[in-house]
Amino acid sequence: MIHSIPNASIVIFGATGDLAHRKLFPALYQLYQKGHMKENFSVVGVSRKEYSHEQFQQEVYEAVNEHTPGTESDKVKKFASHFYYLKMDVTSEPSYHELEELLNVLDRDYQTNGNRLYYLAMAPRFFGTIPTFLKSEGITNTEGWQRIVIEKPFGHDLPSATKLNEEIQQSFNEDDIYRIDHYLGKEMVQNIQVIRFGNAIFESIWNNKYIDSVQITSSETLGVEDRAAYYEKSGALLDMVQNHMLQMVMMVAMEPPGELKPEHIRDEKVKVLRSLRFFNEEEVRKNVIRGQYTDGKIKGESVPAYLKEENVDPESKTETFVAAKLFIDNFRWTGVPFYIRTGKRMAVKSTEIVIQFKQGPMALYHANTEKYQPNLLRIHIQPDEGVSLTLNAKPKGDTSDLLPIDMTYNNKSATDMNSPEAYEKLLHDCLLGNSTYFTRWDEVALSWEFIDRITKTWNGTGAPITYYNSGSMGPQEAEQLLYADGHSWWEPTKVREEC
Ligand SMILES: NC(=O)C1=CN([C@@H]2O[C@H](COP(=O)(O)OP(=O)(O)OC[C@H]3O[C@@H](n4cnc5c(N)ncnc54)[C@H](OP(=O)(O)O)[C@@H]3O)[C@@H](O)[C@H]2O)C=CC1
Ligand SMILES: O=C1O[C@H](COP(=O)(O)O)[C@@H](O)[C@H](O)[C@H]1O
Repeated sequence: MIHSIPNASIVIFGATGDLAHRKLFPALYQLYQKGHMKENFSVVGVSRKEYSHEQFQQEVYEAVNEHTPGTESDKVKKFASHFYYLKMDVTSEPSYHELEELLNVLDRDYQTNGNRLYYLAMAPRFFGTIPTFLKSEGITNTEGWQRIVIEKPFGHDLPSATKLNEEIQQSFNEDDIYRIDHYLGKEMVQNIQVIRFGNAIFESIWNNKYIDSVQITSSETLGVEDRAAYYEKSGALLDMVQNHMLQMVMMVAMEPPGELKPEHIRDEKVKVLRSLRFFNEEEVRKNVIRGQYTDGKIKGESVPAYLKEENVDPESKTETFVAAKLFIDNFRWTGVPFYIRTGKRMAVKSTEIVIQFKQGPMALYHANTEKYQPNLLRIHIQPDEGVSLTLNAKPKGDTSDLLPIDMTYNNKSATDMNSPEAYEKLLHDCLLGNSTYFTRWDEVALSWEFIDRITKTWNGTGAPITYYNSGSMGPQEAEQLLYADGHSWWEPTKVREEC
């Protein structure tokens, strides 16, 4: 349900950066132009560059026009007039006094009742510093609500995440900490719950009696781009698996919540992580594959190997691909493998969840044909948004053969990849105080506990890194992981269309 956002001041730390320009300004604009944000809001952009308020407003105007289709110039100008700029180094205590002065004026002018949202669109090394100063310098001391949005990555392992969390919790209550995972803002990720719990036909068969296996693929065609400094240390495991991939696993595997309230839903999600099998070294070697892209072709264009990318160590062992077989050891899921894979420079940009159902008890129709397909429920997260169900039918005419058919619901055809839509939804929720689709601390802690075991094995006695050609769907070893179980990866729908 859409509600109007209360009057508030929003502070964006890192306002001259990429995230602010490509995602946050356009997302806020969408909320404004749809009427969810009225005129009583101000946005303060913070970073070290020299700007006047007017120059910053011009930047906001340009960013919104560049990243939002079909804008109206007057509307964008009016929107941008709510923006103010403060040149400040977030590590310098005195500059917080200037921030406070500016916010006090804006609180009065926009009648915000002291409601403040702080968005940390900054490098993670500042995630602890900013909340500490916000509190020590009295900025959070207003009559209104105070919320903080923390970008990813939230730490790089359990100890660092715990330390960071303790630091932030000195200044903000858990209820006011919004750890963002933009996959949770995606339309079809949120739709998983509705498809499952709003349809008796699915919920009654959503278990190990009827489901054979689950596959979750999130593939990208882009390489590391200009983010090698960050990516070399993170790799696909920390960049995608610890957060986005595990979030999708939780959404598919969770039990129905008692009520559609944030804590009910988050409680159920965290229970999935408690049942997730945490691997020992041998299990990591057996069930987790890491890969790195070599050169190849993406849509006909030659692209370099990861080791040849700018700022990448030519001997780097950083993985750009991960495939894994996960197990959820509870009543519902025992015996059902969850296969996940994600990587850069793959054949197609696509995120898809495939639920593969078991065969019926007797092969009445499919004993003598190769055309039989297991029933598949595909949840298309992106670029297409929708659901399709593969069934077997009889082809027209006098034949006893089978014809796999797809029943498809297409919510929206591909528009802009990586669109600000997810950020729009999540900013909206956060401004309303709804934390359902934000990550709670216990989720973060458990996900790190799981991931740390993999990192430890990879860094220790090791598991070999495998290689795949750019433009492929990953290394052979990832195929083997499934062949061994008599399975194979289902091609993402987009691959079928593009090949
Ligand atoms: N970009 C993206 O698509 C995504 C980004 N993220 C996360 O969002 C965060 C921001 O990423 P991104 O926008 O790409 O980063 P950028 O490097 O583009 O921007 C960083 C911002 O921080 C400012 N900054 C740096 N040091 C200071 C300082 N000491 N005091 C004040 N401001 C400072 C920079 O401005 P200046 O140099 O002028 O001070 C700039 O505005 C990161 O945590 C990233 O992991 C997450 C998902 C996607
Ligand atoms: O968080 C991240 O996500 C993007 C992929 O997001 P998507 O919405 O385009 O699927 C990924 O490219 C990036 O490396 C990672 O940091």
